[in-house]
Amino acid sequence: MITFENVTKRYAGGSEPALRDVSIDVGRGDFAFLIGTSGSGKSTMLQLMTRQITATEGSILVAGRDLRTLPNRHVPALRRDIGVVFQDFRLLENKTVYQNVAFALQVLGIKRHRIKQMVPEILELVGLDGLAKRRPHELSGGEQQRVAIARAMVKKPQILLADEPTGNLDPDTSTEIVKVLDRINKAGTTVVVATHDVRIVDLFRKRVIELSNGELIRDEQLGSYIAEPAPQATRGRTVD
Ligand SMILES: Nc1ncnc2c1ncn2[C@@H]1O[C@H](COP(=O)(O)OP(=O)(O)OP(=O)(O)O)[C@@H](O)[C@H]1O
Repeated sequence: MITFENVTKRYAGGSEPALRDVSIDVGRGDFAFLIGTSGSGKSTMLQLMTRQITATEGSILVAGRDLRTLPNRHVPALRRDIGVVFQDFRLLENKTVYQNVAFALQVLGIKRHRIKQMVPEILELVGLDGLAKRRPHELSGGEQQRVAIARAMVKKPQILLADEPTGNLDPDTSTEIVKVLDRINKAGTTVVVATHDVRIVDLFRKRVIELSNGELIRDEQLGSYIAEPAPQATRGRTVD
């Protein structure tokens, strides 16, 4: 679903590349945590996936499209296949929960009667039924993040990208939000979560893709935040 082949990204004016020769393959239905210290290249990877920026070298395939050759006029269709969630929720403050989610469908040109069917379904999926008439300032942080997830998912994208989705939330609320992402993943959506949150990575034990200074240093199934040391050869013992 998402393939990077020997991808290098150099920003104009940057002396070192933000990403260096990175190759990964995230399959349909995968759930991956993308980790690494600040500045290691996580946001750069997410922005490459949505074609907000382009690679300097290497190839990127997302949902069957080669982003190197994708014409600009096809970028909106690519982005319809990708939902994105951020740390700071980015909700429309003067709109209700319902309107925030409905707006994402209006801009896609979906008819009002379809929107009326789709919005309650998605609000139920993320556990927000009953709060449709509230505005963002009348919600907790966790509820606001659920609205952001609903807005990202209402167009039924194949991929959901989350950039530090629990960064503003307390531990219990963070767990609840990752449970929502996990549920969405189990229903078939490919999920990539860039995070510094050690606790959720260790709690959910998913695939861990780790960057350091723009280089891929680990890609491990059922990983923890800190790489476990490789088993050591037992010294001083002979094998019969
Ligand atoms: N628009 C830009 N122009 C120049 N350099 C940039 C730009 N965006 C990011 N960088 C640099 O690229 C490197 C990777 O940054 P990136 O934002 O991808 O890291 P990150 O892992 O997401 O960090 P954080 O966890 O702090 O969000 C950093 O050295 C950063 O300074």
